[in-house]
This record gives sequence, C-alpha cells and structure tokens, in this order.
Amino acid sequence: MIEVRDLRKEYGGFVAVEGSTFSVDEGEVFGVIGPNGAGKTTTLKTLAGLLEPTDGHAEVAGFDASDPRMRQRLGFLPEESPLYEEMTPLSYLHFFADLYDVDRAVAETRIHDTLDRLDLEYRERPLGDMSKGMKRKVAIARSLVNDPDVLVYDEPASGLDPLTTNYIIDFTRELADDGKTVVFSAHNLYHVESICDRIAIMNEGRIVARGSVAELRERYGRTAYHVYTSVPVEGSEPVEGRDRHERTVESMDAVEATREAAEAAGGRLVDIRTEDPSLERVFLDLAEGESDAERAVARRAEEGDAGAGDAARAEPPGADE
Ligand SMILES: Nc1ncnc2c1ncn2[C@@H]1O[C@H](COP(=O)(O)OP(=O)(O)OP(=O)(O)O)[C@@H](O)[C@H]1O
Repeated sequence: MIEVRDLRKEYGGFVAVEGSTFSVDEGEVFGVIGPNGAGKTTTLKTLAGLLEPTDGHAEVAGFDASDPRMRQRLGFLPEESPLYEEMTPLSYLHFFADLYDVDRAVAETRIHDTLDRLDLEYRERPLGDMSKGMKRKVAIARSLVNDPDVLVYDEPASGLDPLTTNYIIDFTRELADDGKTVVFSAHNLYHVESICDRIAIMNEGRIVARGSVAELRERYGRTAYHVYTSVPVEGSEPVEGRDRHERTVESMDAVEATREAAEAAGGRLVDIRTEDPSLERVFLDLAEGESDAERAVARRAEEGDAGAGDAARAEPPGADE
C-alpha cells in the first residue's frame, strides 16, 4: 500500500532525510520513531504529498505521493492541527467533507459515526471552547471524512492526558483492524510496542533499523544477566537488606567470569536472573548516534548475519516486503 525508495529530502543544503526505504502493507500499523529532528515529520509529509522529495520515490495506494488522485485515498493528521476556533465540530467536518465532494447524507452519517466512536459528545460547541484532547479527536475525525484507505498520523497523541492518549492509540489500532493502512510517528515507545505491526527507527535523517518489535528486540537487543554473589566482585553493588551483591552483565562468558571472581574471593555465585531486552533499550542504543547504530550492526555482523554494513540499511532493502 505504501512504497518508499531511497527517499531524500533537503531543506536548502540541509539533509533532513536520506536513503529512506520501507514499505507498508494493507491493514498494517507502521510506526516511525526517533528523537527530535530525526526526520519523522519530513517523511510523513512527503507521504502525504505535502513535500516534494529531493530524490527517491514515495508511492501511496498506487499513486505517486505528489499525484492529486492520491489525496482522495489519504487521511493526514499533522503534528499541530490548528482548527477554525469559531466553527463547531459538525460545521468544521462538513466543510472538509464538502471539499472532498462527499455526498451530504453520507457525510452526515460518517461524521456522526466517527464522533460516536471517538466518544466526542460536544458537536455544536465552538472549537475554540474545547479541550486539547477534544480538538485532537476532531482533527482525527477530519482525517476520516473522505473514508481514506491510508492514514498518515504525525504524533497523534502527543501532549494529551493518559486517558485520551490511550483512547486515541486504541482507536488508531481499530482503524487498521477495519482494513485501513496506518503510518504514525511517536515518541512514546509503549504505544509503538502496543499497536504497531512493524516499526522504523530513525536517527539523523536515516532509518537505522526496521522490523517488527520482536525482530528488533532479537536483532539488536541485549539480554541482561543479573548475577548475585555472596561476596563483592568488581562492578557489583550490594543489594539492600540482603547479604548479597549484584552485578549486571551481557553475556554468559561474563556470568562465568563473575562466578570465578566470587570464588577467588572466597565466596560463591548465589543466583542469576535474565532480563529480556526492552524496546526502549534497543531504541536508545540505535538512536544514541551513528556510532551506536554501527556498533549494533557490527554486533549483528559478528553474529554471522549477512547484509550488515551500512547503518542506514541495517535491514537489507526489501527484506520485510
Ligand atoms: N522547513 C524546514 N527548513 C529547514 N529545516 C527543516 C525544515 N523542516 C524540518 N527541518 C529540519 O529537518 C530535520 C528533521 O525535521 P523533522 O521535523 O522531520 O524531524 P522530526 O523527527 O519530526 O522531529 P520532532 O520529533 O521534533 O517533530 C530537523 O533538523 C529540522 O530542524
């Protein structure tokens, strides 16, 4: 449903996005995550046809992203969505439905159904009097007035209270369950983990990793081993209230070395607990900078995985299609 190949976007001489390649299947939720300035908004605006790529190709629903016919199939939610403060949700949404040439009766039903699903009770109140969460719901309803196949949402739940955030995140997943294809950007990893089928992690304009949450964990994550000893060893910390010391290591060899060090000091290994890698750790490793991304790729290469070498293509193009 979405194909992006070697996308590059420059602002003046500044390269905001470079070498982005990914695809999104019909009915999938695809998350784009990364720190501030990573290039998420630029990528999403290019998909929405609002920015012309400097180089490369972006195709949405079978059309080039710059093709006006694509707009009929797309619903875009910008990061900031200023609404016309004097309009009411109903007048505002009908205004956009008219722009899309949606039949009045069809629009009426669609708008009310969407607002029902979004649990937005106040429909005749001026938008200027509404809370931030309510306004965000109206903006989401606007993205759906033309019943699009593809939704591109830039930070849909950023800056909202936890209840509204969860509501919007769950609603986003429901849209995909209805068959719509969703691409969204986020800072909050919990939401990405909970609703995305696949994600791309961006840093400094490049995609440094992409795949399902489980794949990324497996590929880049490090299992942590918490090793408990009866005596202090190098790098250990006393465990409060217990007669033991904890050292956290990342390999079985280091576990073994800890055991040997404890025995050499006249003590013993008491316990080992393993901790699965969190997506947050993977994200931080990859987003901390090229050097870390390269380290992750190098680690992958050490493990004998082919195709590693360029951090921007930590996964070979086409590998997830
Ligand atoms: N119109 C513009 N002119 C010049 N530089 C821009 C423009 N828009 C974005 N940039 C720069 O391009 C880079 C990527 O910006 P972008 O908004 O795509 O990042 P982002 O990942 O969405 O960040 P955030 O999470 O802060 O929204 C940033 O360094 C930004 O300063």
